[in-house]
Amino acid sequence: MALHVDQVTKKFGDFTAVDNLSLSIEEGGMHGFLGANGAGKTTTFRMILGLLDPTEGSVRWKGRPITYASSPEIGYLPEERGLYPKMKVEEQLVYLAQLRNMSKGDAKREAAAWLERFEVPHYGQKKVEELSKGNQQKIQLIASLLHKPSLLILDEPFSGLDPVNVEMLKKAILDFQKQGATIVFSSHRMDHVEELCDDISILDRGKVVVSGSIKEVKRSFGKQRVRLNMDVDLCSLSEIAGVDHFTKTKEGAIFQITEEKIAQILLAEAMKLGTLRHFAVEEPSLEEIFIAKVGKLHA
Ligand SMILES: Nc1ncnc2c1ncn2[C@@H]1O[C@H](COP(=O)(O)OP(=O)(O)OP(=O)(O)O)[C@@H](O)[C@H]1O
Repeated sequence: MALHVDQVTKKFGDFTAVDNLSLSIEEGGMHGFLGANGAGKTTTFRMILGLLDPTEGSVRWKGRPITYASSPEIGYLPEERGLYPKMKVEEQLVYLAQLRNMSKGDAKREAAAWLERFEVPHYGQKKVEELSKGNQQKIQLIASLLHKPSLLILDEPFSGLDPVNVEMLKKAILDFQKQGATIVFSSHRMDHVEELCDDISILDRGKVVVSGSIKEVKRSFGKQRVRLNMDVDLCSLSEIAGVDHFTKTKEGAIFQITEEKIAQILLAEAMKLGTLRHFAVEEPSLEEIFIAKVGKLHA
């Protein structure tokens, strides 16, 4: 594991923002860090980056604590605006990359290539404050990865972006992972997390309540369901052992099942009733899992 967060706690006075949190991320992995507002995601990121000291516990990147000397290896896109509003975009990108040991020439060349890729080549000479929120977010992403860090931490990277720009940034982040970077990002958009991540953690009030690969998390949550679209009454199928719940839909019905093999039994029985138009075994979405885990704990 490349990133090790080991039993980290952060207290602000009497308030525990992060509570005995452990997390391990493989080199080259993409980890989704999820949680309700105030769950402790940004506080955890700030501890990983060495911007906040943990009250207890430790963080290690490739076996060593992250310090100022690690900064060429690390990229961070903060949730709050992290750029100088009055500074010109190119000047700022080059300045930040030089702080992380990149040469001026390389930084200029890379910045121009990224601005071109994000379809804003003419923004280099504009001040950051002149850009829309979404375009500022593109610049923040460029600032976080221009110096080619091996660990990239992105706090809500897609906030304020329209769907076309979300796709553009997603692709850039995936390409950056393919080049070998280890990436951790937070998002409130479960569909983005599902699409991009290998592993996830769900944080609730400072504690990890779910973690693992998306596949494992879905399997262990259970609650697979079968969707059948047929023009006959499917009510009788709800009597099959292993069917937990039955809901009629406009096109047929959805059956909550206790284990995967029940799907095959349902299929066989359904085919005896008439013509089948659609059959699918559906896994729970991350959104459902998030609401069930975090919502239930808040109830
Ligand atoms: N410097 C601080 N002093 C006191 N409390 C703080 C401080 N920083 C964060 N907190 C509190 O710690 C908790 C966790 O905050 P944090 O910003 O880490 O949450 P988050 O999961 O990133 O939330 P969001 O999704 O809303 O960005 C919140 O209750 C917040 O008010």
